[in-house]
Amino acid sequence: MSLLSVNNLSCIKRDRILFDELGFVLQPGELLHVQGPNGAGKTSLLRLLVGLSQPQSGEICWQGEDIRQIQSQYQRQLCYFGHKLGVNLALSALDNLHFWCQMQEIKADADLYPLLETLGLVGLEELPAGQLSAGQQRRIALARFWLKSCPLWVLDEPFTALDRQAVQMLKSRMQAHLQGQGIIVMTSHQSLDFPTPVRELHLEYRL
Ligand SMILES: Nc1ncnc2c1ncn2[C@@H]1O[C@H](COP(=O)(O)OP(=O)(O)OP(=O)(O)O)[C@@H](O)[C@H]1O
Repeated sequence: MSLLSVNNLSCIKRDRILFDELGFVLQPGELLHVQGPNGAGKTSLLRLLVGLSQPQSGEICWQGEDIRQIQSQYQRQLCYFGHKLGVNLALSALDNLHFWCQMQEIKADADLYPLLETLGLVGLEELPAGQLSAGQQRRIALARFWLKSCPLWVLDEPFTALDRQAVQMLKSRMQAHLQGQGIIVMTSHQSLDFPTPVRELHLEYRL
């Protein structure tokens, strides 16, 4: 059985049909790269996939079950990185990670410093996130892909504002996830040079 299947999905925003009759199936170990021009509906699709909004028609199924029927169970299976980072700018990196783990009911390691080191945030961990750079704030949000063990990763433009080293670090992490039979749905305006095959979904800008 496929892990994630999308059937006959349609999305309308302000009377404009972004897409309709959209369908695809993802198996363990697959990466789907959603592409298209600005405004085509990529973010809208990702938000549907993680249950943050509802389609006009169609269904999204996880292991054969409609995600609307298994909401909390489904949320435990996925990790989402969207345009809104979900980082509290008044809190430090460390407090943000602890708070996020609590919210997700994840038992974080008492010592988060190895992760902070991986993310290049050592020395900055006590500063309010609002005093960090855009790329550093995004690194805090990306920590969730090290903290939460779950099969489905959904990432919206994850490489934006990251330096080359951070892009490489994230790509390695994603590659390991795929090798571990995880699945990834992501948008990126850049081409992805992954060693494993990447599936592509092109959304057109429809008038
Ligand atoms: N909450 C909303 N209310 C009304 N219209 C919206 C809303 N969210 C998105 N839209 C519209 O839906 C269209 C698709 O937006 P979306 O963010 O999905 O595009 P995108 O393909 O991700 O674009 P980009 O490459 O710029 O990130 C846009 O025209 C946008 O104006």
